[in-house]
Amino acid sequence: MSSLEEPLGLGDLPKLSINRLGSFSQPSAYHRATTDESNTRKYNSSCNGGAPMVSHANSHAWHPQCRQADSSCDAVELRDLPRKVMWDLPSYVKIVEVGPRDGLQNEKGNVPTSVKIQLIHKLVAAGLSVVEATSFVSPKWVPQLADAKEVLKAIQQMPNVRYPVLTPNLRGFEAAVAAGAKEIAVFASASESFSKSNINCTIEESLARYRDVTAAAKKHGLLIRGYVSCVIGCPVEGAIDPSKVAYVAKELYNMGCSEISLGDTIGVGTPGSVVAMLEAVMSFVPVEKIAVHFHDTYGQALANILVSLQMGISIVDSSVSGLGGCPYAKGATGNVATEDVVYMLHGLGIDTNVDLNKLMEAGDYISKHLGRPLGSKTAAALHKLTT
Ligand SMILES: CC(C)(COP(=O)([O-])OP(=O)([O-])OC[C@H]1O[C@@H](n2cnc3c(N)ncnc32)[C@H](O)[C@@H]1OP(=O)([O-])[O-])[C@@H](O)C(=O)NCCC(=O)NCCSC(=O)C[C@@](C)(O)CC(=O)[O-]
Repeated sequence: MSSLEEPLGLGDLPKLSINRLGSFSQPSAYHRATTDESNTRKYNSSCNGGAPMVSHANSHAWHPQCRQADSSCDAVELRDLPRKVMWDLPSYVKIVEVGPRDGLQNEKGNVPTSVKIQLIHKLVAAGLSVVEATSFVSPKWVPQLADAKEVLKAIQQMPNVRYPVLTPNLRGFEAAVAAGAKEIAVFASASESFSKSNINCTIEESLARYRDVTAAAKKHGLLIRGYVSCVIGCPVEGAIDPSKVAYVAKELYNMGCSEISLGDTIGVGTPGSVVAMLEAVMSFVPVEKIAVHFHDTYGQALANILVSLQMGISIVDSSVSGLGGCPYAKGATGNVATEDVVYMLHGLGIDTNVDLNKLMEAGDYISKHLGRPLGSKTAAALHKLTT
């Protein structure tokens, strides 16, 4: 734990409990429970009034009704509580930092290429092993990232660090490869309207385009990340049916994407809607290949991440200092701040390999450059404590 986290003394109880109780294994109990031979959900009706609950060993021992009504339930010791309540959390979460791309793409004022490069270096120095660097999209559509080639060529690519870049078509793919990309990302949408406003084509047209891009990427031996946007809601169509998300995720997975990132582009999800959406996607994509990507418009992002972890997800996208917002999703605010995600994960005893102090330095650097307050609650709170 870093020195700046220590004064608060928070997060220690879950960490101690989890360490004492041992690490958890993948795939998650949620996943096992929902993909057993009969492929049916298991319910425990004896202690929760018949409400659906995924069963696992002693899962209900913490439940107040259960403690009164069911003599088979053990009394709960305080130290066991985090594990009883937040069962089956992963021991390590891979954070995919999207600040230099998703974070900056919506910035109106020109961010100099040198600042983007410095930001990426600082994020890698903080321990992040995946930093999405930029986008090879049309500069007419996203002027802020018109310097994609310069950024990618100039960054010092470290071994064991991934620097994915967005490629909307073969033209973008070729430019990315020429600039030294080793990983690309394709981005489709679960909403027809958003697909048209974001990439000017239908969902099916985009999937056809991405089949060409992914085939070319495989020939070059590149890694491929696949995004599905509007996985909960769309600014035009409203709520999106989880089956539509599952369909697009399945198509991207089948064309060779090694990671499928599910984007709540306008940040309307709650743990309730996220569970339903993830369950639909997990029918087609293995849980270890799924990443979650939450914008924090309604302040739900950390809760949504926590419930995703409980369902077995261990890859989380986030943006330093909560930068971001999509130029084609009006009203959407930034991504969840990486500092806040790291603080929560460390408090749960989950390893990230990220140094929170160095991460906050990166957040401070870009926030100062943009002339705005720190966009992470954790960074703002720890900053107040030390000044
Ligand atoms: C897909 C296109 C290109 C179609 O754009 P278009 O206008 O339909 O296609 P076009 O072929 O007519 O191209 C328009 C112009 O762009 C050029 N062009 C064409 N392709 C490229 C390229 N690769 N690189 C550079 N230039 C390109 C092309 O040459 C032409 O220039 P002109 O001839 O008029 O001078 C356009 O709509 C586009 O670039 N869209 C990207 C928009 C974008 O980046 N949005 C933000 C992504 S965020 C997101 O999707 C959500 C996510 C992933 O973050 C997850 C979440 O938050 O939930």
